[in-house]
Amino acid sequence: MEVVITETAAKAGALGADAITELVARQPNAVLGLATGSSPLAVYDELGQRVRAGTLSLAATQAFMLDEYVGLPADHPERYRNVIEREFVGRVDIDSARVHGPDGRAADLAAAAADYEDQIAAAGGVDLQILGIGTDGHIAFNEPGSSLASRTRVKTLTHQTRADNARFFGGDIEAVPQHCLTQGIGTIMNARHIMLLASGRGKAEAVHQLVEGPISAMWPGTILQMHQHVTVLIDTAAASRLQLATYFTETYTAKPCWQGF
Ligand SMILES: N[C@@H]1[C@@H](O)[C@H](O)[C@@H](COP(=O)(O)O)O[C@@H]1O
Repeated sequence: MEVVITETAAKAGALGADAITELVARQPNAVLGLATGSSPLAVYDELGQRVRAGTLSLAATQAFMLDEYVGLPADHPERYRNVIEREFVGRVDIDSARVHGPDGRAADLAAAAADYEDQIAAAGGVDLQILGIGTDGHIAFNEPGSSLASRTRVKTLTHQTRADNARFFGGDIEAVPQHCLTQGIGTIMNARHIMLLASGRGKAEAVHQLVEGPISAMWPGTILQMHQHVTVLIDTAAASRLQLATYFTETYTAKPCWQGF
């Protein structure tokens, strides 16, 4: 696990965009994994700037979303499909049809989950997965207690996650759906490179557990310690509880330029 501590979330976002730019340069048809939430926005913003400047094209890539609320109307602005259309598709040059997500409006959610696993496998798997982390350590919508080997399925959101996400629903926790379809932890672990972003003091405990805690379903993100290629991009506030912060900074400062992402 490589941990990079930056002064600002914007700087972390630029590094995230560098990793994607580097990947797409050697593999224009790369498969990207997209997260929602505020953490990846700096990456999407930076990617948009590069596409507009003509230094990057994502037109040949495909993308798979991590998760989706169950039951939101098709045109609801907080439906993750619509969030990704707005925050990612709307900023870069990828065709909407090349972006896939789990169908949270399907009549048969279990079948939709299995179908989504098949779609990811048929695309050859995810090359680079962008991830955020919840304050309770969830990744995608895999809440504490999730099987560390899980695949895409229906989950029930915790009160904490619904309270955290209420800010996107006019502050009304009751407006936040109780259920979601989410890639499982096993699904996420199949991605070849995982890049997790977090910022702010509110994420400091989750980041501490993620990087330094024991692997446990109580902090689902901790399973990433078992992945061979993880990059954690965090600002100083999110890094404030890391015992190894100084070491991570020294390591990054001394990183050989040939090492890449
Ligand atoms: N399902 C998403 C997660 O994928 C995201 O990582 C988390 C943190 O969001 P934020 O980045 O806004 O803090 O929120 C949601 O619950």
